[in-house]
Amino acid sequence: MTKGPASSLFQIFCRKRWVSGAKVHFLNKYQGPGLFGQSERVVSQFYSPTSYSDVPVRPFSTSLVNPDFASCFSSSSKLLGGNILYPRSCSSLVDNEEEKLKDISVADSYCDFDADIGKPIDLEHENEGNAGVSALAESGEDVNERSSCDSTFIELEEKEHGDELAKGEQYVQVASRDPVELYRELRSNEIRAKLESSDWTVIHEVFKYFARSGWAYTQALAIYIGLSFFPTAVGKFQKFFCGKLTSDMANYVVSLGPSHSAVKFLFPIFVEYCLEEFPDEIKRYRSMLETADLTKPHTWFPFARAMKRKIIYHCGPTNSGKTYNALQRFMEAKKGLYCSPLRLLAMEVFDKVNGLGIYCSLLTGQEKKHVPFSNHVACTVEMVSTDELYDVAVIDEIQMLADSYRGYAWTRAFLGLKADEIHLCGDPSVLDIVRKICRDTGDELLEQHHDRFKPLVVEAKTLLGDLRKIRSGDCVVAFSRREIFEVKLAIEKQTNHRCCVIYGALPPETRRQQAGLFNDPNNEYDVLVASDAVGMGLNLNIRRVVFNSLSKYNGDKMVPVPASQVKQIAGRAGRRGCLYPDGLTTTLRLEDLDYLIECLKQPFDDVKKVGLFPFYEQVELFAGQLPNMTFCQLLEKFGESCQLDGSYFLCRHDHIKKIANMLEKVQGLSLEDRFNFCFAPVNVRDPKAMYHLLRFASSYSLNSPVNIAMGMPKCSARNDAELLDLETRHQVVSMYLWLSNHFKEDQFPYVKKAESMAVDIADLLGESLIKADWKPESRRTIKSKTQSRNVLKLKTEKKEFSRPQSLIKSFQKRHDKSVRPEHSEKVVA
Ligand SMILES: Nc1ncnc2c1ncn2[C@@H]1O[C@H](COP(=O)(O)OP(=O)(O)OP(=O)(O)O)[C@@H](O)[C@H]1O
Repeated sequence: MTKGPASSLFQIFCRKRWVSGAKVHFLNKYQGPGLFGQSERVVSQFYSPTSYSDVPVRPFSTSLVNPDFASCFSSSSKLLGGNILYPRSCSSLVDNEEEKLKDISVADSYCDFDADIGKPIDLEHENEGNAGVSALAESGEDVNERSSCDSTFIELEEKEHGDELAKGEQYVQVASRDPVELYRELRSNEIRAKLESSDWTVIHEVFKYFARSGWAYTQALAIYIGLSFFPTAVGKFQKFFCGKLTSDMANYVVSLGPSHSAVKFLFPIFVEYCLEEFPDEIKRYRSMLETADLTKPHTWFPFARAMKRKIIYHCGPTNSGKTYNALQRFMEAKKGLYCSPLRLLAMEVFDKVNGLGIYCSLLTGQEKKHVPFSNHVACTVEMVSTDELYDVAVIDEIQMLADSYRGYAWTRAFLGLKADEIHLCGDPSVLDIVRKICRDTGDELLEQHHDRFKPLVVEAKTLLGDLRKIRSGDCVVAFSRREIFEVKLAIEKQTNHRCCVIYGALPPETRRQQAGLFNDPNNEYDVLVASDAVGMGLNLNIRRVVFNSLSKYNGDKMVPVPASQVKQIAGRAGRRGCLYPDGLTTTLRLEDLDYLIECLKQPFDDVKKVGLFPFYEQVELFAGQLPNMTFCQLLEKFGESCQLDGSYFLCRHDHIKKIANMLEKVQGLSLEDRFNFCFAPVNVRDPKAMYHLLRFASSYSLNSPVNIAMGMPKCSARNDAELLDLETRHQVVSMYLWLSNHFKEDQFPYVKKAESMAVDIADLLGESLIKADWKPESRRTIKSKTQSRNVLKLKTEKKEFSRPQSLIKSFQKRHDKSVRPEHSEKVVA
């Protein structure tokens, strides 16, 4: 047995005869959220030649008849002589821990009974609490007479009961028989047992229950019956079973009723049936699973495994000198690599290292700056080469291993880098998992723990909602673009400070320009208003981080900002060597203070899993198994089928699927082209940017040169709509540059033009931010405004748009109340 679920069961499959005779022991445990989604599957199984586990061990005792269910059979023809009646819904009668019913239904076509089998009774009607009555009515008895329940009737029932119990001893023997034998008996049975209509109904319900049994479909995976095929397989099995069944088997199944015990009884027979009936489906699913095997990712990099790498984990909070120390080793090395989470940070290191006289090239998705004679490279983590050999590599912000979208890039760099010495810089959240991975890879791990140079101090007084309390060197953090501009506007109106702005949608060049402006003490721009984008990368002269709020929109609703992010952002205050070495942090409003303190006190999360995503080659192999699927469907299927070890999760790829979906209509793209286009840096929520991506892909598919086909704005933005437009334009040229680096260069002949456009737009954005004094608007509002020619409609939309209360107004209100505590307490966090 080489692999988890697949290979061992394949062995079972290949040696079916022997295994069938000897019985199989399945012990599969599928763990994690979303059984068949992106979840990890831990599959353990072993082969036992003597028993099925999890499947009732023979001989059965009658106690295996679900005792909860037994009460429902008080009028069973088998036990008491009446018609069998049971409530339709049995889930509450079942051990829910083990038996998680999933909403899978057998294809109706397979549930139909032959006309002579008997009519299923109206179960809906049964559910109304008249089950007994309706069934009796069906059997032709006078309901009123029956319900009078006289003593003669009871005596008769008891007698029948006694007879039935004697017969029962016979049919319960079925439970102790070898399922293979039972299956053979079914196969060879020519005359199907004659059953009453109500018995057929029970059997029908048993199969319905089987088809919806989480336990059964999990177990079925062990014989490569996949989730999507499972209902069909059960349907066919039901048809086979009902067409061949012997009276003993029928009676036994009826006595069990729709219960977990019935499922466990039927399952081994189902296995035999599947192995014989669906060899092709099983083989196909097995191959598919094998190609979606993401277990043991460390074995994907044999060269790195052959090296004895030394891993140095620089572990500590922000501003503790982790990166500084790692970069010292990087610069000393003959050949070094620095992997950054952001283009911006790669640029900073590139500048810094070259400034110190060490030739260093720059490699990001958008730019390749080769410095002659350089042996050092600063790159973004996605651009890491696992082919090159290095003496020293640095992977910054290693806690991003656990990032739900981009974690796979850190995992790949960590596992695949061919470097003698690898420095990991990050907080302690991934220390344990790094230790575990190093045990798997056989690399030596050294831990260097760093402390903050100066403790971060929380100002307990807060700003009490008064932005006039903003001081030089403050960084106000807001979690939406709109909030950022509102705060900037409010500060500039209420005080003499001027604000720089940093947020994620700005190009790195503009962010650097804004950071430069803020860091320079010789100008009036002494306050920074920023989003969480400030948490990583830039060296800023921040005296105090002030949280404008501590909740943010997560795409669905407002949620508290995670503690790890609060720590990271607050930690930007007071960096060694900057104007303000003592870091302070506080909130705008008093009511947010407790949460801030709570976050700073919290220990770092202990990450249990790191991200993974398949390489193109793996997706290609997988696609070979499913030739008629669209790329988007392939990704979906891969997500469902892939197997992962307990230390890894499959990275979220909803954005990738969105692009894949959009590109579906573009003919002539190879699978590899589609895969690559899907990683293009585009905001999938920006329709303009998405439109340009579609256009680029369409031109590319026609083998014609891809045009930028986008004009340059003449001047800086005069309002928020124009600013948003500049942001989108920059995104489009940045995407063009990225594509030119990832596809055939000659199809992107306008790289130079795109580069100069990118620089110009970044400049215009910088200029625009300097003079920005307008109220921000959302993209949706702007879109609806530009699209609509109808003034009336515009007015209505304006009415519907409700802006959060203006900070200026709320300031005025608060100012009137003028509540001010006397002291300013400081709390050391
Ligand atoms: N030994 C040192 N000598 C001089 N300056 C140092 C030293 N160590 C760190 N610094 C400076 O302190 C600041 C913070 O260091 P560094 O960026 O390495 O911290 P970090 O722990 O990596 O923080 P973050 O995770 O926030 O990037 C930097 O400006 C760095 O240049």
